[in-house]
Amino acid sequence: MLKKEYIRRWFTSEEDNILKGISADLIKRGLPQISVPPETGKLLYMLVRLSRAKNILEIGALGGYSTIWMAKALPEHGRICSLELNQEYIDFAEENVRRAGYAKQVRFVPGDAMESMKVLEAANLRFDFFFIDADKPNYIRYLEKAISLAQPGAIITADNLFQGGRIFSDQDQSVSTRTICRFNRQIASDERLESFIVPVGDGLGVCRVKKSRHS
Ligand SMILES: C[S@@+](CC[C@H](N)C(=O)[O-])C[C@H]1O[C@@H](n2cnc3c(N)ncnc32)[C@H](O)[C@@H]1O
Repeated sequence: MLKKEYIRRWFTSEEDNILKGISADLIKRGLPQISVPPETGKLLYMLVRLSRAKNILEIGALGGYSTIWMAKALPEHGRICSLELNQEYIDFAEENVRRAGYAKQVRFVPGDAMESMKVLEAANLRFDFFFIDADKPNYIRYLEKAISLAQPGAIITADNLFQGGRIFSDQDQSVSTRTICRFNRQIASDERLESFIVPVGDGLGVCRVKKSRHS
């Protein structure tokens, strides 16, 4: 049995019928099948629980699959603000989040995520947990803005840091892969962060924003 199958068999039982149904519905609607896998969803759930996050900023919602995993781990007064470019995806994600019972806790913001993040910063809003999962060429810009929007000690996570294995070879010169290579070096060496890549799914980056230079 593969590692992935073993983990799914025993450790992702929180993936209920609503979550399971999202991938089938994405196919039916002809939408891309690029939600995180269940094991990454469960890891996000665990990180939200362990960090006791209450204010999550998600960048890239698609059908709300990762949104619902994180919402499951929030306390009742916790909130998720999810940024998504495509209104058709937002309509679908809102329907899923409502069916899952989290409509009061989740708000989807339409438009370009970078522009939305500038608006959130101008409004002086701060977050204690981030999930970056949108267009790869903008990952470094999203990271910088997330650090500006972070409460001290916040967690910043980011998906697809292995790029399907392409970061391990010098052959792939696409903008996405080159940006993710730079992103990975940045989180590894940035003095404002403590970071790790968890080899789950396509590689989930987990960073903690330090409270001061040393802690
Ligand atoms: C990988 S999918 C997100 C999957 C979702 N996090 C999940 O696991 O269920 C990436 C999403 O980012 C959105 N996106 C791409 N560029 C964006 C941008 N500039 N601003 C906001 N959203 C963007 C896409 O429309 C797409 O829905």
